[in-house]
Amino acid sequence: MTLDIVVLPGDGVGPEVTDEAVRVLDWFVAKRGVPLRMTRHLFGSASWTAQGTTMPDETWAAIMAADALLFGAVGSLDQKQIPAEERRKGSLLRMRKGLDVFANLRPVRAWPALAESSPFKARTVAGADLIFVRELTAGMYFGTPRGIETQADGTRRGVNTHTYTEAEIARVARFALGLARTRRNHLTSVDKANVMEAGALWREVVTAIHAAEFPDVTLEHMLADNCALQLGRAPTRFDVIVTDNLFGDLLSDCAGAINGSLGMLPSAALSAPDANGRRRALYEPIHGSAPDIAGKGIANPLGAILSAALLLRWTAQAPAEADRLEAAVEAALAGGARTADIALPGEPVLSTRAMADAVIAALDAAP
Ligand SMILES: NC(=O)c1ccc[n+]([C@@H]2O[C@H](COP(=O)([O-])OP(=O)(O)OC[C@H]3O[C@@H](n4cnc5c(N)ncnc54)[C@H](O)[C@@H]3O)[C@@H](O)[C@H]2O)c1
Ligand SMILES: CC(C)[C@H](C(=O)O)[C@@H](O)C(=O)O
Ligand SMILES: [Mg+2]
Repeated sequence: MTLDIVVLPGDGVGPEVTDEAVRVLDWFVAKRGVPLRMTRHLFGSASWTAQGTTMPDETWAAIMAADALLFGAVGSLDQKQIPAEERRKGSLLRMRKGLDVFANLRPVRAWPALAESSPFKARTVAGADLIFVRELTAGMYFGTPRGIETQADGTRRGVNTHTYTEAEIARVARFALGLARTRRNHLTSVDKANVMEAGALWREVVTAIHAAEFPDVTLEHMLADNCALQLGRAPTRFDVIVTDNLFGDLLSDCAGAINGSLGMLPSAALSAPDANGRRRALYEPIHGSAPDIAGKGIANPLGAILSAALLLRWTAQAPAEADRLEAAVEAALAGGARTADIALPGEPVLSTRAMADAVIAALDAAP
């Protein structure tokens, strides 16, 4: 069965890095027979300019029907000119919620070839291999009430609500505990149980599910502020980290420093499996539209390419092909391929396209 992959390049560096991820996936279709059909669709600022809507009906229908989305980035400097209602219609949050992709995997590896690109000492990051399971469809991003309201004295108040139900915590906890079993059997659950009610409930529910269903996994609890510190101080102590939507956003960017650039980090957002065992999925690099470097052809495409590896693993269910792609990225880096964000002073720098060429050359060269 051919898998339908909806490609949403988006804004800024989104199209630049997504083009390269698609080129790499085309290699797997042509050379390894992976059954993917990729179609590009317009949304966001580009579609606002072209069609006066951030989410054409045709794009939304394709998103809801797809086997997976391959997403670039959102965020353009002129977004404020788009009415709020239209911005919401074409937003990434609407897609995440609409697809119910609650489990957001954000793997972080210290690539040996990049040890010197890290702002941390090589001996601190060597061997780091961790994965976030960020809850993606609830919490502070979606809680109500929300909005900006005018108070009795005429001044305004911004409101967001941090809320989690037991069911929302339980499903992401089960996912993370199950994932830990396939790795080094260690889960760190991160919250602010000391100050937030939703955090206290988070800790209670994770503890109960662990005790009842996954007692073989080692579970530790950690406060979110301490986790931010430990990611820089001792990243090798982590295996799987489960946390809420807002902390997961912040802490995964903290972990981006392990390799020295956000451009290296991929992600997969997954729903619960349906009756046929298939999960809806949204793959994207964790970085944004990077307006400071957009349009120059210098963005690092490896976060997008490694997101394609996650697509091979989770949607195409081709783990050997995913391993092959990750090994090709490792070989390209070991061979000295560097975009500007990960190059040391004096090292030759590749364009976005040339970095993807180096990965494809490594794929061609592998046995
Ligand atoms: N998932 C997403 O689409 C997503 C994620 C984060 C931010 N955003 C949006 O992107 C816009 C810019 O936000 P920001 O600047 O805070 O975050 P950003 O992730 O776009 O950039 C942060 C820093 O990382 C660098 N960087 C990011 N991607 C890179 C790559 N592939 N190669 C090399 N360097 C890279 C940028 O140059 C910048 O210095 C905002 O509108 C924000 O809302 C979107
Ligand atoms: C663009 C933004 C909504 C998004 C988030 O905050 O979830 C981004 O920062 C991310 O990490 O995917
Ligand atoms: Mg983020």
